[in-house]
Amino acid sequence: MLIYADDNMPYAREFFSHLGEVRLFAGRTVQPSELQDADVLLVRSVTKVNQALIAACPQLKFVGTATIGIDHIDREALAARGIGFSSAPGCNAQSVLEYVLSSLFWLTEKYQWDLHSKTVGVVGVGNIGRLVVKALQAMGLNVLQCDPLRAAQEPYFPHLSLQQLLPQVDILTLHVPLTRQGLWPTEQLIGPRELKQLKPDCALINACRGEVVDNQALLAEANTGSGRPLVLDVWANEPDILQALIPHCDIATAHIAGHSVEGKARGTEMLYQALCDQLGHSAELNLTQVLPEAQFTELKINSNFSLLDVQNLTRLLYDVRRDDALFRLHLQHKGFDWLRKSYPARREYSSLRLSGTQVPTYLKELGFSSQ
Ligand SMILES: NC(=O)C1=CN([C@@H]2O[C@H](COP(=O)(O)OP(=O)(O)OC[C@H]3O[C@@H](n4cnc5c(N)ncnc54)[C@H](O)[C@@H]3O)[C@@H](O)[C@H]2O)C=CC1
Ligand SMILES: O=C(O)C(=O)[C@H](O)COP(=O)(O)O
Repeated sequence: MLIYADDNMPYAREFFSHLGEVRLFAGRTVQPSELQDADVLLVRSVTKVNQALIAACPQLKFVGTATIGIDHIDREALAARGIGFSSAPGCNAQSVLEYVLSSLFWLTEKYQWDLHSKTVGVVGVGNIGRLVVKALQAMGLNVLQCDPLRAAQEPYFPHLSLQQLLPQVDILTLHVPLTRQGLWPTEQLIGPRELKQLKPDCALINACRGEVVDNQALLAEANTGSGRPLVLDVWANEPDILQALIPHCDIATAHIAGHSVEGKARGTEMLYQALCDQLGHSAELNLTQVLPEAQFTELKINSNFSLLDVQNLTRLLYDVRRDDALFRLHLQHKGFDWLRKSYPARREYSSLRLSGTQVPTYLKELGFSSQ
């Protein structure tokens, strides 16, 4: 069996070699003709699995994407050929939460906010949005939620329409999939009209998909001197992004919010399990067997630890300013995809075990583990 895997998929050989021959390919630039003898195709978000690619691979039996987003996959075309499919729901949700928290803590410091007096709007309350809501509420912030699909199914879900939510929030964070059809499409969900509905100083965080925000409208607003705090991990038309936006961003990164070591490895593991299920094999390897030891694993929390110390604690694991600095330094010469490919290791909060008799519950809600 020939298994083709994106060369940005960690541990692909470790997981899949006992099922077949693993060959690696460059996800962004691969041509369908390079994959024509594939039985299994394992991609990330940069490979468009469309009709042309599927038609070029007559033996294809399984396609997996080690990502949460599936907007790059033509699932109807796969189903029409009876090709098995799996994505990796939730694999890097914690990683995105940590990106959002680090960004919030930095904005708080930069603008000297009283974070706990802020109202945060979370749009899209699925695997990631739920973690964000839980973490912010645990820290005592006021959180408003918008998710019309959940509202339609869950009578007690505290949904506000986008129009109700936008004028009320001080920080808006987006966690929707990129969709172009259906009752609630998200392409250009935030455009000129929505930007006007927001408070002028409302911060905007986009770590879902670039096309969810009208990038030209953001630039037009920024060029008026609006000064709206901006955190952009994702951009319209990656990797050829609207570079004029970068100087207006407080944090600008190369679509790496989900790139924790655990988040990427979990994606590979989820595809491995899905392929084993399809083949009727039992899995021989799991995540804990492949993850390297973290550089530090234990920390004692004392009784005088307070909410004010959370920012310092989280910075031990991840400070988004590192990725912002790399982006501004290297984007021009090395490019968007180089930044993603050479992403430095970052471990999730759960890699640090907190000890002490009084570890506050909110730290567990953020994803830290305790003894
Ligand atoms: N920057 C990065 O590195 C990463 C980005 N992502 C992006 O984040 C997206 C969300 O991830 P998850 O939370 O895991 O997905 P999910 O599918 O668990 O949740 C998405 C939620 O958005 C809601 N939704 C859909 N349309 C909406 C609309 N018009 N308005 C409001 N809510 C709407 C859905 O009902 C669902 O609850 C992914 O689809 C992916 O595109 C995911 C991982 C990493
Ligand atoms: O899971 C997703 O969806 C993402 O956006 C990933 O975190 C980033 O995807 P890749 O481009 O690294 O596949």
